[in-house]
Amino acid sequence: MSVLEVANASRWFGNVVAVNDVSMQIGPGVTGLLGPNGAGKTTLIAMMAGFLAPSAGMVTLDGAPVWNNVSIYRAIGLVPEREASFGYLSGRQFVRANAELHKLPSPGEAAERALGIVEMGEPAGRLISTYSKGMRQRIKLAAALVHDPAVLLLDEPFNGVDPRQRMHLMELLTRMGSEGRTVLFSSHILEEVEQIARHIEVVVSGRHAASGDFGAIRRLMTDRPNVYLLRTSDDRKLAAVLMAGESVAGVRLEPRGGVQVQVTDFGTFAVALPRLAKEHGITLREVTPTDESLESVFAYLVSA
Ligand SMILES: Nc1ncnc2c1ncn2[C@@H]1O[C@H](COP(=O)(O)OP(=O)(O)OP(=O)(O)O)[C@@H](O)[C@H]1O
Repeated sequence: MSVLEVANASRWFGNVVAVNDVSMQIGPGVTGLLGPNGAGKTTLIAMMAGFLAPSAGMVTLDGAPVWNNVSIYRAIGLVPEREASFGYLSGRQFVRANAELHKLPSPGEAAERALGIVEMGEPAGRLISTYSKGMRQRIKLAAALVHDPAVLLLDEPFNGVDPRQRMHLMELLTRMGSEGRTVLFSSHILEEVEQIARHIEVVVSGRHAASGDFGAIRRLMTDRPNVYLLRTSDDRKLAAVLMAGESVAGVRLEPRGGVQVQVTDFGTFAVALPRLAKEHGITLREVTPTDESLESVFAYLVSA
C-alpha cells in the first residue's frame, strides 16, 4: 500500500499563501486534484513529491516524511507541468538520463521498458524538440516511470494535448491505477477529472474545498444556485410565469431589457423553461448564464 498523507500542510512564498492548512489522504488508484488556476495545485504536488518543504505541517508516504528523505525518491515519480528544456536530447537519451540519475543497475533496459509502457519506443530516437505536445507528455511520463515508482504524480498532464493523445494518456493512467499504483493528477477541468478519477480532491485559493467521488463533486457543482439572463419577446410576462415555478428563487426585470432569473434546480428549470415559454406564446431569444465562470463554481464550493 502506498498512501500519501498531507497533514495540515501549508506553504507560503513571502506573503503569498499558496497552500493553506491542507489535509488529505491519497491511496492507490487514480485521484484527480481539481482546482482553478492559481489554486495551489502545483505547490501541493511539489510538496507531495518531496521537492518543496512545507512551511508548516507535513507530507508522509506510508508514515515516512517525504521532505528531506532521499530514499523516498525511489518510490515517487513526478511529471511536472513545465516542459522539459531538454529539446536537444532524443527521447531515449532523456529517459535513460533519468534512469542513470536513479542509479538503476541496468539504465538502458529500464529506459526501454518505460518507453514501451508509453508506446514511445519508435520515436524515441528523435530529438524531443521535434515532438508534439502529447509526445512530450508521454516522454516525461516515461522518465517519471523509469524507476517503477509506486506513486505517480502528474501536474496538468492533459493541458494542450490533442484528443487522441489525451485518450491514450487517460488509458495509461487508468492502467497504472488498476495495477495498484497511487496515481494523482491535477487539472482545472471537471470533465477531464471525472473521466478517469476514482476519487477527486478539490482545492481553491490554497484551501481544501471538497473531497469525494465524482458523483458527489458533480452534484456539489451543479446543484448550486445559478443566475441566467433571458431575453424574450415578452420579458414581463415570462417573469410572472417563472415566479410561479418551483425551480426559481428570484426574478428581476433588467432596466436595459431581459429578465435575470436565479435558479435553484437547473435540471427542472432547463425542462420547464421552453415548455412554459411555448404555453404562454413567448419567444426565447437568449439564455445566458451570468456566473458560469469556473471561479464562481469553485467559490461556491468553498462557501458550501
Ligand atoms: N515560487 C513562488 N513564488 C511566489 N509565489 C508563488 C510561487 N509559486 C507559486 N506561487 C503562488 O502561489 C499560488 C499557487 O500557485 P500554484 O502554481 O501552486 O497554483 P496552481 O493551482 O498549480 O495554478 P496553475 O495551474 O496556474 O499553475 C499562486 O498565487 C502563485 O502565484
